[in-house]
Amino acid sequence: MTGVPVVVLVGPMGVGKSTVGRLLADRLGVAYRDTDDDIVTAEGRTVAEIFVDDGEPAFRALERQAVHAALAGHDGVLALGGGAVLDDGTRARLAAHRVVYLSMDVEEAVRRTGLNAARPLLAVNPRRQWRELMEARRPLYEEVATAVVATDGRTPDEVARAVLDALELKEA
Ligand SMILES: Nc1ncnc2c1ncn2[C@@H]1O[C@H](COP(=O)(O)OP(=O)(O)OP(=O)(O)O)[C@@H](O)[C@H]1O
Ligand SMILES: O=C(O)C1=C[C@@H](O)[C@@H](O)[C@H](O)C1
Ligand SMILES: [Mg+2]
Repeated sequence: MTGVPVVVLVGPMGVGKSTVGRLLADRLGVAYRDTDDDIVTAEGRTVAEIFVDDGEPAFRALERQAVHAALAGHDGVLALGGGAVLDDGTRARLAAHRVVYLSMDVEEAVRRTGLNAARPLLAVNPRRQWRELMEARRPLYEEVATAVVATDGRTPDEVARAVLDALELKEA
């Protein structure tokens, strides 16, 4: 499949990119794709296994390639991994796309993700790690965003509706 994504979702782990992304794809009548899934499929390993076996820089290199490929080869809804915006080249590429930053506050983040071994960046002291992570990343998410949609206190359906409204997109 070629073309550009109808919308690219960015935001931290657990903010609802996959949940909302699938709802949006359904409503728009397009396919859903997730760069974390692309990496896991290509590598035959989980994200956590790649972090443990090869380290975060190796994961980021795989992620840069996966994001590049998906931005050029997918015309549905695309969700990026939570840390994809750390890469300068990825942020530059995103300038040409319709990007929605799904946001949430730290308490909501801790509630949604909890202590989850599948999320290697939150393995110890999740609340503190969340605060630090968001202080570092919020400006990067905001830099690439065409629109920011807060997810706190909203159901996934309500978030999907807010994304469509923010982008003035119509359901299929
Ligand atoms: N608006 C919402 N309100 C409450 N819970 C939500 C909402 N959106 C998603 N969730 C829940 O939060 C958890 C994480 O959601 P999801 O997997 O969609 O996030 P994600 O952004 O794709 O995470 P990751 O970056 O790890 O892929 C799931 O249990 C999901 O059901
Ligand atoms: O925020 C992050 O740095 C990450 C988010 C996930 O989507 C995965 O890409 C991985 O767990 C790293
Ligand atoms: Mg996801």
